[in-house]
Amino acid sequence: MKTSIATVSISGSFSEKLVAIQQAGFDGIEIFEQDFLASDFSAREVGRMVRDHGLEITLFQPFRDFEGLPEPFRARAFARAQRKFDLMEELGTDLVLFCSSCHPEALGGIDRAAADFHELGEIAKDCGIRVGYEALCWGRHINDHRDAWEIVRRADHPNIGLILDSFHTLGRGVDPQTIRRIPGDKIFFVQLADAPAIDMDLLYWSRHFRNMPGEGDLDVTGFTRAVMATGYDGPLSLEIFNDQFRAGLPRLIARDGHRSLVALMDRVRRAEPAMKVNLPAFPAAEPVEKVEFVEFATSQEDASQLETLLASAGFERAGRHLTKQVALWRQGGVNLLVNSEAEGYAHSAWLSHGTHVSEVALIVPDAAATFQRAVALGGEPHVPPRAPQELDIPGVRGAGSNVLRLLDSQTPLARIWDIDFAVDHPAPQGAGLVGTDHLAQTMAYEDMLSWSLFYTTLFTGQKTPVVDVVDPEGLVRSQAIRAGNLRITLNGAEARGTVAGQFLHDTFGSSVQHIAFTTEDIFATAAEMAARGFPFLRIGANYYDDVEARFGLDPRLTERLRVHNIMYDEDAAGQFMQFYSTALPGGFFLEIVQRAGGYDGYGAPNAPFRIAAQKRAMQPRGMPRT
Ligand SMILES: O=C(O)c1ccc(O)c(O)c1
Ligand SMILES: [Mg+2]
Repeated sequence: MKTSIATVSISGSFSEKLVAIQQAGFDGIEIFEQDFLASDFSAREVGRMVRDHGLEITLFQPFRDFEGLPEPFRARAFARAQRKFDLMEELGTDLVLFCSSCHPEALGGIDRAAADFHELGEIAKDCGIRVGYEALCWGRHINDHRDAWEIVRRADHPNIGLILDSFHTLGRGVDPQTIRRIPGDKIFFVQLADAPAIDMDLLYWSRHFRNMPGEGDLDVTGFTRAVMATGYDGPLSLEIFNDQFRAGLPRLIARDGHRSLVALMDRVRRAEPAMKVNLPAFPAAEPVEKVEFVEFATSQEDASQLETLLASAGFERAGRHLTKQVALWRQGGVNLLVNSEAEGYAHSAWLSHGTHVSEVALIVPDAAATFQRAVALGGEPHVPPRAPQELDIPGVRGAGSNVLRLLDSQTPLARIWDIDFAVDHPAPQGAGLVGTDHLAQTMAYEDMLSWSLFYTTLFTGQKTPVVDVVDPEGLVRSQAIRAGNLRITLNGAEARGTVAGQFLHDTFGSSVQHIAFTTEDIFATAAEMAARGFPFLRIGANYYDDVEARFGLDPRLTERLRVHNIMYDEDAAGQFMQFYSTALPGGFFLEIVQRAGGYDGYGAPNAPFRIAAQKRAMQPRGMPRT
C-alpha cells in the first residue's frame, strides 16, 4: 500500500514540506494547487523536486465547480480543465481530483453531470489523464459518495473514476459500509482524515479541525476496511486541514501522519485478515500490565528535596543500582528511582529540566515485541551505554521529554531488581500506597494530539473526550488515556500563566507533572502521611460546603474529608477520593487516590478547585503577585 500526504497537511515552504514528507517515510504527495501557485517554482521544477526526493505526485487537486453548469459557464469550465491537464503533464502526474460543485449556477441532475464527465473523459484520455470525482459533503447538489458514484457509473468512461475522502463520508454520517458495493478499480484515489466530534458547520469543521486517523472520533478504521474490501490498491493519502498543524513543525506533523497511517493499516489488516494490506509485518498492540518504575533525574544537591517528599509519603530507600548513582525507593507495589548520576542521559536531562521524571518503565506481555512495534511506528530507540552485566532494557523516546522503558515477566527483564540492583530490604508498607494509579503529563496544547497518538498507536487502549479545566489564569484541556493498567492524563496548556503552563516554562518542557498513587484506605494513608510531615495541599472550606450539598454527604464524612484536605467525587458507578501534595520547586507534585466501585474518572470536577488551591499555595496570603 502506498502512503501519501497532501501538501496542505503540514506547514512550511514547499521545499521544507518535501523534506519532512520524505523523512517521515511517505511514498507520495498530493499537490494542492494553492501550494503550487504560492511557490515560485515552475510546474516542471516542482515535478523534478518531488522526484528528486524519491516521492511521486499521487494527485493534483482540487478542480472546483465543473459539473452541471449551463452555458457559458460550462464551456469555460471545460477550457479551464484543458489548461490544468496541460499543467499536470508538466508536473508529471496523471490523476486529478474534481470536487463536487458549489457553483451557484450549478443545475444538478445526475445525468447532466454524468454527460459532462463522459465528455471530459474523452479529453482526459487524449491527454493521458485520469479524473477522480469527490463528493464534498457541503457540495451544492452532490454531497454524498453514493451520488458521486452514480455519476461516475453513468459517465461510463475508463478515464473517469471516484475519489473517496473519509471526512466527507463520515462527517456527514454516511454509512461507510456502502463503499463495499463499489468496484475497486473505479475508485481512483482515497483520502483519509479524522476529526473530533464537534457539532458545527461541515465546511468549517473540515477546513480547520481535521486531524490524523486515530486522533479524532470518526470511524476511519471502519471506512478504510470498507475501502480495502473493494479491492482498491491505490495510495492511502492524508488530507488534513488543521489550524494547529499549519503552524506546527513540519517534521513532527509528517512523522505523526505517517505513524497514524501505519497504525491504521495495521488495524485494518488485523480486522480483515482476508485482505491483502501491503505493510511490513510487526507485532500487534498489547495492553500495559503494570507501571514497574518511575525514574527521576536529579543531582546530588537537588535530590534531598525530592527524597524528603517521598519519605513523607511513606516511601523508604530500599536499595540501589549496582553501577550507577541510582537509589531505589519503595512502598507497597511502587518502585521509584532517584538518579543523581553526574554524567550520561539522566544528568543531561536534569541539566535541561531540573529534577523531573526522566523515565517510565512499563511491564508489557513481550517487551521485545512492543519495542519492535514502537520502531515500526517511527519511534526513536533510546540506547544508553551500560555495563556488560546489566540488563539490556529496550527503550524508546516517549511522549515529551522522557524515555519509555519496556519490561516483561517472560524474560530476564523480569529479574531487573535482582540483576541491576542491590535490594537491601523488602518494600515497606509505608503509608499504605499499593500502586500507581496514573501519570499526569503536561504539554503545550498543540502537542496534545501527538502525545495521545503515541500511546493509542503503541498500545491497545481507549481515550476519553477532551474536557476543559478552568485555571484562574487560562484554560487547560485534559484527556485521559487508558491502555490496560496504564492510565495517563494529558493536560494541554494554552496559556503560560496556568499551573500547567508555568510548569512547562519552569522545567523547560518536562512532562510528568504529577504521579497519582493508589491507596485502599485514604483516611489511614492521610493520617500516616500527616505524621510523616507530608506537605498537604490545603483545600478551602467553600469546597467542602459545596461537595456536601452536591452529593448529600453525611456531615461526619465531609468533616473527615476536610480535616485531611481530601477531595471527593462520585458517578453512577462509584466513588473517588483524592488529595495532593504542594509542589516542589519546578512544579512537580504527588496525588493520592482511592477508587471505589467502578469509578473510572480522575475527579475532573475537582480540578479547578485543586488548581486554585495550588495557586494560593504558590502565593502565600497577603503576598502581592509579581
Ligand atoms: O475544503 C475543500 O474545499 C476541499 C478541497 C478538496 C478536497 O479534497 C477536500 O476534501 C476539501
Ligand atoms: Mg478530499
